[in-house]
Amino acid sequence: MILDAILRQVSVRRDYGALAEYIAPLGRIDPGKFGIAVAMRDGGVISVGDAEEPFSIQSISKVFALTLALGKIGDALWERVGREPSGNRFNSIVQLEYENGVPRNPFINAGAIVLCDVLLAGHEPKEAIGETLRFLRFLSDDDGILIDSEVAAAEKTGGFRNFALANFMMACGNLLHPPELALGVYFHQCAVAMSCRQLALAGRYLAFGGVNPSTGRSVVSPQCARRVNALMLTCGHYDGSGDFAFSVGVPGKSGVGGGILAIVPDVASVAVWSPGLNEHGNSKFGTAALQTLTTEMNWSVFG
Ligand SMILES: NC(=O)CC[C@H](N)C(=O)O
Repeated sequence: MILDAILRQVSVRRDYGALAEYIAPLGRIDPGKFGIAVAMRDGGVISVGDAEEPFSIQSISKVFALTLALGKIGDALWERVGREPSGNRFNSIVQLEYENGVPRNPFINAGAIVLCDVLLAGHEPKEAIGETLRFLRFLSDDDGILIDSEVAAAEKTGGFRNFALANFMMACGNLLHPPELALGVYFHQCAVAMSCRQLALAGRYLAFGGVNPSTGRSVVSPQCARRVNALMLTCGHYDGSGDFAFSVGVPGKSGVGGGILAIVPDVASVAVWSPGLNEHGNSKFGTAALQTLTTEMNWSVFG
């Protein structure tokens, strides 16, 4: 089977890439970990490797935060966040000043901090975090999904760039709550721990037109799912997004924990985890594994 071949391919390699050491607990993960899970329409999940082991989903959480924020304020979101690739690193500060505190897209850190500010409306920070966690548990049909409090604490201690981004956006009037509250939500959502299996299940509504294929129930409108996929394709891998579209050919969202959620429209939701990152902060072996999978299965959205 193709997943076994992928596992064999990566298990002989040692050029893992770099761990995200700026978040201390992520710097201590075994770089040899590798898992991949494919969730199909019928609810079946095929997986190999460390696919049951929870890892820090980090920026993959931005996909779910975007879905929730669109559900709350709809198109008004686009007055506060753009929809263009940034061409910069995920935590870049320079572009934000040129563009008056309006982040390029919802998947860079600044954009996701705005999403958290939206999710805070009418809520205490704890409730906003709880809402995201409940959404993930509902999507995966798994109440075992938790936040890794050590990772959340490390994000806060070392989050100087994120504080800078949030403070600057506050100065521009693009945050409606104190920066530390929006960041509290942001750090906790990045620190959610999920396995490849849980993540692949959670992504199914994006693969199947906004519907959870197991229950037949609508999660979001088909238009919302289509738009989230479009942003994943164009912006989901920061300034490596063009290369991901070129080599893998499906919408995807990476996180510095080494995970990638990839959506094959009408076919499957795929999650892969390998903690070593390439120069753009995206999982090195995760990208290679997805490239093999989409090529062998003929799953590229580009035909
Ligand atoms: N790309 C990522 O996964 C970055 C998320 C990380 N929590 C940060 O704020 O830097």
